[in-house]
Amino acid sequence: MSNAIVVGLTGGIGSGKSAATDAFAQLGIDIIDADQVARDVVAKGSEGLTQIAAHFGSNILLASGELDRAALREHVFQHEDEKQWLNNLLHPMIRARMLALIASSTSGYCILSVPLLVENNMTAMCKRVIVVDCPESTQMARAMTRDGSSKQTIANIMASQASRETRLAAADDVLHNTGSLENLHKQVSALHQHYLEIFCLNE
Ligand SMILES: CC(C)(COP(=O)(O)OP(=O)(O)OC[C@H]1O[C@@H](n2cnc3c(N)ncnc32)[C@H](O)[C@@H]1O)[C@@H](O)C(=O)NCCC(=O)NCCS
Ligand SMILES: Nc1ncnc2c1ncn2[C@@H]1O[C@H](COP(=O)(O)OP(=O)(O)OP(=O)(O)O)[C@@H](O)[C@H]1O
Repeated sequence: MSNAIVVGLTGGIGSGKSAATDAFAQLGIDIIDADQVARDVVAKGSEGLTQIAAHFGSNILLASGELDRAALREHVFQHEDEKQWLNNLLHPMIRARMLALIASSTSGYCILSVPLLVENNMTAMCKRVIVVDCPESTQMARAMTRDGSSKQTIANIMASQASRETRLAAADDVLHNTGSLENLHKQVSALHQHYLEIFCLNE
């Protein structure tokens, strides 16, 4: 088991988790990103992708043989039982790979970025929990611009995640992502200094 100090980071879809983790990465902190790990476990040739193709049919694959993520997103967030099936398949795989990545982290502390950190009871493994927060209307606007998904699909994704209130109740630290990206970076730098102090780390 690793001695890494784990700082959990979460936030709803489009809240700015990646923007925040980019800022921590620039400060030399190792980032373990559940969304990235979720892509790795369904890479071409993986056990995860084989099972998905067997369950949903080969129509869920692109001509290249890779997963058609947009098609799967539209499908699972319209069909609750299919989303549950996918979660049951992928979440144990994602969790195992994240634990291995934590064990190999070499920075003073590492950031574990997980959209469903609160929902999946992963806060217990974290020394601190950061919530990236903004109003739901801002999440919706950012997610729609970025993903090109329908408003209904984004609304379904948001409905399948913890409410803003529930997530904030689990926070030790909050990054308020309502201003500019520069402002977010300033908040991250201040939090990083705070962590170096409370975790007794030398830079
Ligand atoms: C359905 C998939 C293929 C859609 O892929 P796509 O590239 O469009 O989205 P991406 O993976 O980048 O996720 C975007 C955001 O959607 C939200 N989201 C994704 N999966 C879920 C889920 N199962 N439940 C709730 N929200 C989710 C998160 O906020 C995430 O940051 C993909 O999200 C997936 O495989 N999801 C199941 C695995 C999972 O739960 N991932 C979340 C991290 S644990
Ligand atoms: N403060 C900000 N000002 C302007 N745009 C921002 C800000 N924060 C994030 N964005 C933009 O909003 C979009 C969503 O941000 P980001 O990808 O960081 O969110 P996320 O929480 O990682 O989302 P997801 O859960 O969907 O993976 C991105 O296109 C990003 O560039």
